[in-house]
Amino acid sequence: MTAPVITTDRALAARSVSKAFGAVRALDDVDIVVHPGTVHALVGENGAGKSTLAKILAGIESADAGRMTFGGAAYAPRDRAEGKARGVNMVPQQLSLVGELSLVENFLLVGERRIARRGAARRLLTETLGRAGVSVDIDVPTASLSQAHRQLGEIVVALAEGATTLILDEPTASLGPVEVGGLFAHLRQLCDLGTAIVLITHRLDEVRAVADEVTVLSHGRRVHHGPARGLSANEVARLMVGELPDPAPRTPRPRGEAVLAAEAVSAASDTDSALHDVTLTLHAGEIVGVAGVAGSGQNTLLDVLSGIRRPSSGRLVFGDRTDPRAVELLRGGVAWIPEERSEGLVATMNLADTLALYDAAQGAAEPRAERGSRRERATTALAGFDVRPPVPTLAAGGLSGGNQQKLLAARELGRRWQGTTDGAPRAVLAYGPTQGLDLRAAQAIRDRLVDAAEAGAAVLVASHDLEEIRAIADRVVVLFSGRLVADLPADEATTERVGAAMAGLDADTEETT
Ligand SMILES: Nc1ncnc2c1ncn2[C@@H]1O[C@H](COP(=O)(O)OP(=O)(O)OP(=O)(O)O)[C@@H](O)[C@H]1O
Repeated sequence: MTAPVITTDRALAARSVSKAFGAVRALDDVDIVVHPGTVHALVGENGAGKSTLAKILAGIESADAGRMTFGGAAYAPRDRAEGKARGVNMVPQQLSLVGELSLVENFLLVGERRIARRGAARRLLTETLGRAGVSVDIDVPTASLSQAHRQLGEIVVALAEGATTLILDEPTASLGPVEVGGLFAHLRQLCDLGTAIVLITHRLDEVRAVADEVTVLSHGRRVHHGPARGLSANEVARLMVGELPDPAPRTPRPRGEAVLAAEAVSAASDTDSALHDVTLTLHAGEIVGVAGVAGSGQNTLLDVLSGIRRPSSGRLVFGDRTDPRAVELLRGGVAWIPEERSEGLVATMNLADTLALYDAAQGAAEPRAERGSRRERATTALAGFDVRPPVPTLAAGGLSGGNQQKLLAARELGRRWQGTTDGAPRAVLAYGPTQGLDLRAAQAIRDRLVDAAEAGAAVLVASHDLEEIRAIADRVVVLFSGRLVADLPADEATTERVGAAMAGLDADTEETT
């Protein structure tokens, strides 16, 4: 890391900022000063107020109280366009690219610089991509790009728009280590050129790897601010979420019967690698981790296993059924946590209705004895998964990103599945189930996944975070370009072996030569 150039002349400062949403006090008298040429990490537990503060800086939300200055002069953007005009741009958690349009077309659509010609837009984007050291296809509809490439594309568009203060709201939540490394290298380059970066993240290693300064929020208040250098991972963790409980102890689980299997499956995808001849059996009581760099076919695999996508050859077997439809899998107790949480949630639907969404699809009437008020049951479920605020009438879109992720987990892992004997899911398919969660919440979800396996579910967890997979998986399989290239018991799934397989190298051959 090069020494940051800290100057105050172009600093973006917010003083005594407060913001409430109804009864929720999202920010309470918060200060932040973002200096050019530095990365300022903004951290804190889910719902602490990070995104709200970021949106106020970018002009997307307005504060109820407080004032902002930019380069010493008053800064009070009335909307996002005014923020952008001052060079302050935010890449939100939920990406805003129009899926039908390419990156070039998206850039033409939002470009505040009024770049009207496709050729000029292409050149600027290509140049920015080159500097970022990433290759993203800028001419295909962005919906056909992987989540990681859409994320990088959105950052590149903001940079090409001329952002000098770039606010990134959890940019790495869905990126793998290689992409994170590339992104950070570019962020440091931008800093050297004087760009100010606000980085919202839950990953402590990132704070230590890339940040110059850290601001910690808790319950809408600033509880710490200072240099990142010298802070230990434990100190940052403690500041963010207090003392962490130990993970639930792992008890050895016998591997049970086959629950769900892809047999010699090939399947196409518009947004991810196609699958080629993939055979994978999920057994009761077992947690299978699926590793792979972004876009290696993990989404296609989850789509096939959840019945959303029909294989072009091969078959899906669920118990005694072959090629079941998605609704049969749902009724049979297959829980599904997709990579992109917006696929599993409806922003305008309230929390109680979100939790009860599957009841109609289950097709079975609720037993009278269990028919409590939907609202009461929702309150209990929300509290059980620590969704904040646990208000059943709130719209899902009003929750912070991490709390939306908890809501999704509450619906999938916390409901009583009516098609199963004891109400527990028979299979759980989860892609990045802890993305966007603070350390405590992430651990709680991992414990829930282990609980599900202990109750007899076949659990599949796909993630770009190898440590996450290694923390809970009994077996690790690796996808590379849509092929299953490794299948290893947990104790043999070393970082070296899994990493080599993720990169398409044959680890066994490497070891013997
Ligand atoms: N549009 C909104 N309507 C109602 N409440 C909101 C809205 N936006 C934010 N909130 C509330 O404000 C609080 C702070 O939310 P914010 O999104 O800023 O948290 P965060 O620190 O970014 O969390 P996360 O890490 O989960 O993304 C939360 O309680 C959230 O529910």
